[in-house]
Amino acid sequence: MGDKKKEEVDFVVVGGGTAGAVVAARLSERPDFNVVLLEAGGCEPAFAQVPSFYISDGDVRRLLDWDFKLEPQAEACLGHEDGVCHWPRGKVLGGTSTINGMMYMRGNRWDYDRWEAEGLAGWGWRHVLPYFKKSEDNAELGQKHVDDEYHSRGGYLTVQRFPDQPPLAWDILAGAAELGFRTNVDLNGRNQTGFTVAQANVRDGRRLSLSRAFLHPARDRPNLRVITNAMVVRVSMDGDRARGVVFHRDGALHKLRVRREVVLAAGAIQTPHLLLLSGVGPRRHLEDVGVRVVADCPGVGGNLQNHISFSVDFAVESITPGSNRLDMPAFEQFLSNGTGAMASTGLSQLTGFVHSRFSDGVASGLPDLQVFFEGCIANCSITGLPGEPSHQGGPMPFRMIPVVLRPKSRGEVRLRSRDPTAPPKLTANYLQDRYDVDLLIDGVRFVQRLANTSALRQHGVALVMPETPGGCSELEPDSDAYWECLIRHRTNPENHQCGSARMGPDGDPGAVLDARLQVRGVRGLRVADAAAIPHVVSANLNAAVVMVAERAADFIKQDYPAWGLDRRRPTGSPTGRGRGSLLDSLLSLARSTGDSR
Ligand SMILES: Cc1cc2nc3c(=O)[nH]c(=O)nc-3n(C[C@H](O)[C@H](O)[C@H](O)COP(=O)(O)OP(=O)(O)OC[C@H]3O[C@@H](n4cnc5c(N)ncnc54)[C@H](O)[C@@H]3O)c2cc1C
Repeated sequence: MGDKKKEEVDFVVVGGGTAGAVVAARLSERPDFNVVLLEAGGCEPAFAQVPSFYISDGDVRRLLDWDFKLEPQAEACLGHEDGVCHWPRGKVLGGTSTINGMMYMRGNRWDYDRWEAEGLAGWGWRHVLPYFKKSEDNAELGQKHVDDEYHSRGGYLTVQRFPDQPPLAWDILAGAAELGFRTNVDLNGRNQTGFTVAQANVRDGRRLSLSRAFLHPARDRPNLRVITNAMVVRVSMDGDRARGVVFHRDGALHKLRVRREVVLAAGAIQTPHLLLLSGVGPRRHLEDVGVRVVADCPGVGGNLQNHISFSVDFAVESITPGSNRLDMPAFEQFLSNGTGAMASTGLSQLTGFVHSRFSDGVASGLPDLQVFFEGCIANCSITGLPGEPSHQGGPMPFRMIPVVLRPKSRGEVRLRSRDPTAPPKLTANYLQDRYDVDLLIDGVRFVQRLANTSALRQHGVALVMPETPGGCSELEPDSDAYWECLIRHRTNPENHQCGSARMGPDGDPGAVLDARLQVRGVRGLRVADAAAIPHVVSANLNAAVVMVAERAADFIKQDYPAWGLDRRRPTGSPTGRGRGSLLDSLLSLARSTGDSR
């Protein structure tokens, strides 16, 4: 960071995760842009590329994990240590895409059409589909499980199936077919209902984090600098204009000024956290913690959403524990050609979308439950389950996990204090809405039906009744009340947090961003990550975040066209004014030459 002049750049992107990698790479495609990406974590270690290690939720993943803790709550997470649920988030280049399950899912067209119907012009399914396609390099076009109309080749992000599936995955699909579901189909295509081995962000059998996908090809560009271990502590403001960032690195504070914009891509927890620390948020809250108010923006940190799920334990008699064990042959196979059990997430690559009795029915095309699976994964566990259960013999355990796709509970991100190193105060309010509980109970009933199909019964698949914590043991086993009690004790937050600095139309008091992702009431500040998403989509979130980031980069490129003229204009605009159309550029030229005709 040499002399003062050198410290000024066009754009600073805060956070090198899913969104930040995309935005920095796309902006630096423009040689006239000078871009710095600041990431709090370090570089991506080689082991993160091994697909079967992803769920080693113990020590391996924690090295790269912010590991946020939620506030205890009265109605959920009751059986967790101290009543506290955890949210893993990647603290590494690639962010959460470096520790996630890699599943490539986009959600339902209805999700995006709802955004548009609520006033977000330009965010309907027909508008966002080209952006999903833009980033995609689908290696399996033309195959049965890929509907070509919805996919494309040539983007930075390889999308394909893992090269290895445990046999039980195909048995589960056979069970789903017995229940009348379409199987082995594209659930990102025309129809979302059904079960399939999902495509994933994987290349040559290795995880393709967004950093590897987008930043690696851009690393030799002279106009892009990526600085790791750089923890941004606030956006520096000059009145209502974002002027740069202050970050912590190597034991010292540094300042970086921007000529154009600061782009926040620190994720659904830390983007609102940074906004609050920078004085953008609900006035009352900021005053309570002693932060000077720059913009009274009531929506910052609110509307925090996440999927909620519950793991139901099963065991399969015909598979012996240890059959998916990480052994030398598996290791050699992975190293030599990127195949085998290590190039796979076991049953986690399987998913399905179903309609509960609360949904509008199959004809609606809008499933309300997703089903995840867990087990048969080659890592250091004998059983292939995370956390290495003590189980050493007998039938092999695995899990089926119903997920509420559009939960009603909303949480929030708040400051504990104005100390930027203090973790934010996170409230999830899980299971406060009856709908979320009822849907999960219905999901438990669904997976019981799935386990009871002849395709699975023939392998000796059976429900394992869990140990009953708290007062659950007094309830009649397998009754709805019994499952509700377990759901409240063994609450399983998913990992799709979003909405905490959401977009919204003019006049919407909770809207933090306009439809071009600019922070309302502040100039030169945009959000490009999961925080911007107004409603959690009906599937895993990563692909939707990539799409949002692609759009953010395009908005910025449009706002600063490469005419060489706009450098003279004041940068950024709170409501999309000065959008950088050809007309704007010509007017700007006319003004600068004194010709106002
Ligand atoms: C265990 C797990 C499994 C998942 N599985 C899937 C899956 O299979 N499929 C799917 O679609 N989605 C999955 N997800 C969700 C998906 O990965 C996330 O929704 C997505 O990565 C979020 O992207 P983001 O850019 O918003 O945030 P992130 O990717 O989390 O990026 C934020 C980045 O900002 C950095 N940062 C934060 N604060 C600062 C600061 N102050 N200064 C500098 N840098 C900062 C962070 O270190 C991080 O690198 C999973 C998530 C988890 C945790």
